[in-house]
Formats: sequence, C-alpha cells, structure tokens
Amino acid sequence: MTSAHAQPASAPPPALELVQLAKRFGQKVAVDGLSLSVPQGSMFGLVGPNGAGKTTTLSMATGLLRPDHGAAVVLGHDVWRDPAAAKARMGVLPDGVHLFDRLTGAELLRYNGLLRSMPEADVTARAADLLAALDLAGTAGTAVADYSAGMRKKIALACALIHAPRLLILDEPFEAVDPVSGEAIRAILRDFVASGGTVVLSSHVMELVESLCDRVAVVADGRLVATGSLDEVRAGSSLQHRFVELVGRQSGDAEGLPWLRTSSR
Ligand SMILES: Nc1ncnc2c1ncn2[C@@H]1O[C@H](COP(=O)(O)OP(=O)(O)OP(=O)(O)O)[C@@H](O)[C@H]1O
Repeated sequence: MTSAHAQPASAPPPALELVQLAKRFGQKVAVDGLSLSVPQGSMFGLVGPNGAGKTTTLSMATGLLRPDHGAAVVLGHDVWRDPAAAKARMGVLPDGVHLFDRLTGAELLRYNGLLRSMPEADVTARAADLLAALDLAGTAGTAVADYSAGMRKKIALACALIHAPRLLILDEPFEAVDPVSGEAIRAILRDFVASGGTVVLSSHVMELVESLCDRVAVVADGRLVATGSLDEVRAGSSLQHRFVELVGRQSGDAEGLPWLRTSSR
C-alpha cells in the first residue's frame, strides 16, 4: 500500500514523514500535532529537553505506539496501515529496549536475523561482522542479562542493523556507550548514510549531533520548534547555544540551592 502522503512520482519519497502526529497520556499532551520530513540520505538529529516528546514521537514513527492522530510514513509506506512494508525497511533501536536477555548476544542477533526471514548463511556472516565491528565478539557467548548497559545498547543496535534496512531510527544510540565503541558506531552510521541509507537519531549531546548530523529538528512540549539543515537551525551559533535559546530555558538556577554550598555549613 502506498501512502496518500507520498511525493509526486518523480521525487523520491522522504525516508520518514510524520504528519500531524499527536499523543496524549491522560491529561498530558506528549506530542501535539508534530509534522516532520526526513529526506533520504540524511543523518537527522532529533533533540529536545527532557520530556519534550522525542521517545513518544519515535515510538509512534516506528509502530511501537499507536498515535491518537496523524500518520507516520516510511519510504512511502504508512506505518500503521501497511506495517509489514514499513517495518521491513527500517531498523529500530527503541528507548529502554527490552531484550530477550536469557539468550547470548550471538543467539539474540541470530534470532533477529531469522525473524527477518534472512537466509541462514547471511545471518551467520552478518552477525560475525556486527559482533566484531561493535567489539562484542569476545562476549558473543555471554547471556545478554549479564551485559553492561553499553553492551546491551550495542547488541540492540546490531539487531537493528542485521537486515540492512534503508532507514535507521535510533533513540539515544550513544547513551552508555564507551568512546571507542562510540567512534565505531559513528563510522558505521556515516558509511550507512554515504551508501544512501537514512538515520534518524535522538540525543542530548549537542556536540555529537553537531559533528554527525546534517539535518536537525528541535522539539519542546511535544511541538516542533525548529527544523532544517544543521546550519539553518544553529543560525551562526553553536547548536548548544541555539538549543537553549529555542527551548527558552537557561542553565539551572544554582543560586536556588544555598543549602548545597559547603561554605554555608
Ligand atoms: N507511558 C506514559 N504514560 C504517561 N506519560 C507518559 C508516558 N510516556 C511518556 N509520558 C509523558 O510524555 C511526555 C513526553 O515523554 P517522552 O518520553 O516522549 O519525552 P523525551 O523527549 O523522550 O524525554 P527524555 O529526553 O527525558 O527521554 C513526558 O511528560 C512524559 O512524562
């Protein structure tokens, strides 16, 4: 099924298009009519303060959470009306991912590959490549339950990559990951984009987004406050500075914690 939101036949469809997405939890409006278009071949950073609605947005974009309103379209396929086609084209690293952690890292990867109907030989070869690239080869036989937070993040990322999707949607992919592995992940993502893939990632680390992403969206209170190329959004400033300007919050009020000053004891 092709989405009604698809572009004219001549233009390639966006890798991801969000159309007026909305989600409410009780009285709390988590996402408030958010629309976004991510062109194919971009490295797209989604940033926003805590509670801005990033995870809720990405969960709706990936078919993990049903929107109250609006649509998410992956490469021309509506995520909610044609989930099989949309999900075949994306790899997802969700927030706080629950893994089948009684499996070893190697078993979990293999399970994900077979679930994607990949030929056995491809699963074996790609699993070995991914374990080596993410420095998990030495612990491939360890139960995922015994992995550290960073190792869990890396094996979950490997699971998102094994079927060679065209779109990667990654919620905080660098969180808890050591600098060497972080560099390996950056290299994998850059190579993926250079070969025509698209990455959408969320992060709180502005320097990382600035060094990696070519397009950015800033969300606050469930709404889009800025989007465009990195240069358009940072408007001659650093992304960190622009972010603080856009979301309207200054750094914490240290003056408000007099009891924390050792000199006041
Ligand atoms: N399952 C839920 N039930 C109730 N409220 C929720 C639920 N999930 C999210 N929220 C609320 O929706 C808002 C957006 O949350 P969300 O997790 O999407 O933000 P975020 O931008 O990813 O935040 P962070 O950067 O802290 O991870 C928050 O106010 C949060 O408390």
